[in-house]
Amino acid sequence: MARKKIVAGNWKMNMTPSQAVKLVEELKPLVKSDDVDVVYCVPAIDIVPVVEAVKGTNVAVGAENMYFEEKGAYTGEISAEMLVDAGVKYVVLGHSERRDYFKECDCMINKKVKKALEVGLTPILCCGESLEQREMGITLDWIRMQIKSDLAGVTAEQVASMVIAYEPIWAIGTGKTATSDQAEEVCGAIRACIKEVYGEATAEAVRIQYGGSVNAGNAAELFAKPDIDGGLVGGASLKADFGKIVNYK
Ligand SMILES: O=C[C@H](O)COP(=O)(O)O
Repeated sequence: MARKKIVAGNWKMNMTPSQAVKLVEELKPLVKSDDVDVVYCVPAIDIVPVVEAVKGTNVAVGAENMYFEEKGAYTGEISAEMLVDAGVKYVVLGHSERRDYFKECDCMINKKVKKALEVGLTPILCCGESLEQREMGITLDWIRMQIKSDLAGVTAEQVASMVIAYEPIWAIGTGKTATSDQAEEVCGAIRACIKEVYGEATAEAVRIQYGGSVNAGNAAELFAKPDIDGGLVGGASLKADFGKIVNYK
């Protein structure tokens, strides 16, 4: 069965609650699609108003982070249970900004992935190499290692339900997109790695996005590649262009 494309906006630390609702209203007529799953991954404070604002549309809401414990003395953190109760369906985990600025290691990301799956959230698990790693020729080995560590102990059925986002760090927010061939090479390698560990059915089911300077001009070429099932979009998800990315055909 053909995989349905999924285009998710990662708003990062942008949009106050009132700006968020205004953006949702502006994008409403532009992001309608029967062929593509559309997700807005929004800052924690925007979740409640955005869940309300997308009611009755084709858009699902995602969080940009969560903690793996259920509750307790973890000042500033938000649990997976809280997200579910608020109407969230997806959660971005392992984004390079969290790995880099907030020192999240594979071990923590693995715990978050397992917790998200346990409560019925769909993780959008990010992986990607630095420019230095690409230039050293170790991109594929690095990605395989990240995927295997972040998914340790996750079942084949759970992996099949997930989204994996390949995001080369050098392409994030730089305007420097990976070529469609570079992106396809790594997304294909991720699928091959999933096949090796979890089997063919899981590899065929899991959706793999590309992220890194996706825009209205390059989405069609990227999403046409056989192993690229959509995009995780940063900057361009905050403007009308996001509608063009969703309706890239
Ligand atoms: O999660 C999204 C990515 O980090 C890509 O961001 P960008 O589209 O602004 O390059």
